[in-house]
Amino acid sequence: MLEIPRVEDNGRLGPVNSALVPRYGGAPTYALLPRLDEAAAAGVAPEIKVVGVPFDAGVSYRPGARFGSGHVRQSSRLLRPYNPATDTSPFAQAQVVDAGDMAVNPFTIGEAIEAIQQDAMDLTEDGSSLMTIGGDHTIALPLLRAASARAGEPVALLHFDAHLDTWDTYFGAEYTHGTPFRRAVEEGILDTEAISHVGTRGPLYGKKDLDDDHRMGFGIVTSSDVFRQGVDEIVDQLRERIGGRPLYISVDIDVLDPAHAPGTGTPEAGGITSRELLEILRGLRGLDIVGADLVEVAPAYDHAELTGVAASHVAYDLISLMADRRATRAAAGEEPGR
Ligand SMILES: N=C(N)NCCCC(=O)O
Ligand SMILES: [Zn+2]
Ligand SMILES: [Zn+2]
Repeated sequence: MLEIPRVEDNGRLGPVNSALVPRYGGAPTYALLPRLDEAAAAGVAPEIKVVGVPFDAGVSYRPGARFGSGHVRQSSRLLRPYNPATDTSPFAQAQVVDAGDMAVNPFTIGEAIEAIQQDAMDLTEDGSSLMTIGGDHTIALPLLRAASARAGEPVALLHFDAHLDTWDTYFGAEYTHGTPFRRAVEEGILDTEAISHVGTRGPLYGKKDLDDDHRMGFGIVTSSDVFRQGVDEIVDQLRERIGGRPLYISVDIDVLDPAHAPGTGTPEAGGITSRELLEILRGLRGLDIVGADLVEVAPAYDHAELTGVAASHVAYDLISLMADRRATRAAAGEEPGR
């Protein structure tokens, strides 16, 4: 076995040292971080786990998001340890590891959902936070179940997406990528005082879609709102609504305009830019983020890793937020968890 030199900072095992080893070779873990078993062998305890969910049996249009986690990992090789946008070093503030992919049933959606929920519970047993890489948006439901179980209360939700994903059924099916957030509201796992969609746009089935969504408690910041009001104003509104609640962030990569993220299954014109999305995320610093997912990357429709690179950077800024939050809590002598 070759000895692989890694960046070590603050007692934590970081990415492969790309000043010594070509970053385009070797196994593509997320950001070239150590695998869970490598961290365990080195005797360091994981604090944030990146985990993939290769599942796309819930899609209503183009398939292929089952390959999303692999594509995001491959497109994450160029990420570096220091995040100048927030002046943070996420991999030094928290031990981040790649926990691999969940083994989910591609034929039985119900079984896959149960397995994702159980795996999410198992992976967070030690107090770790999850950064999940999908997979289609169906997977947000079991991830939210696990997040609210761990938080011990319903969680606030920030949902970045072109779509509402609060529809009821497709072909009679209740568990699909267009329905996770309606199910989550029905199950009582969301704090409906603080749930918002950001970046929505595109044609709907009817005005009732919006009425139902509003009745469930969702606030909406559309893609045009981001354009017309600007990032800072939007960030202020979102922070005000969320306050100190435990917050789950779900990012569907199709929130970005297809020019920024063509590699996805249900593209809609008129989306926000990757710069706008990253800036909104950076504005959420200090909020009590209990977990996040990044879904709907479908590499078959990608070009030149545009979508993969955007997705890997979104995950990097989400990890930066979670790592910073954990470090701030630890410094204040509070429980490091979530
Ligand atoms: N979650 C995503 N990406 N798309 C949902 C689209 C549902 C529909 O086809 O109406
Ligand atoms: Zn979605
Ligand atoms: Zn979507």
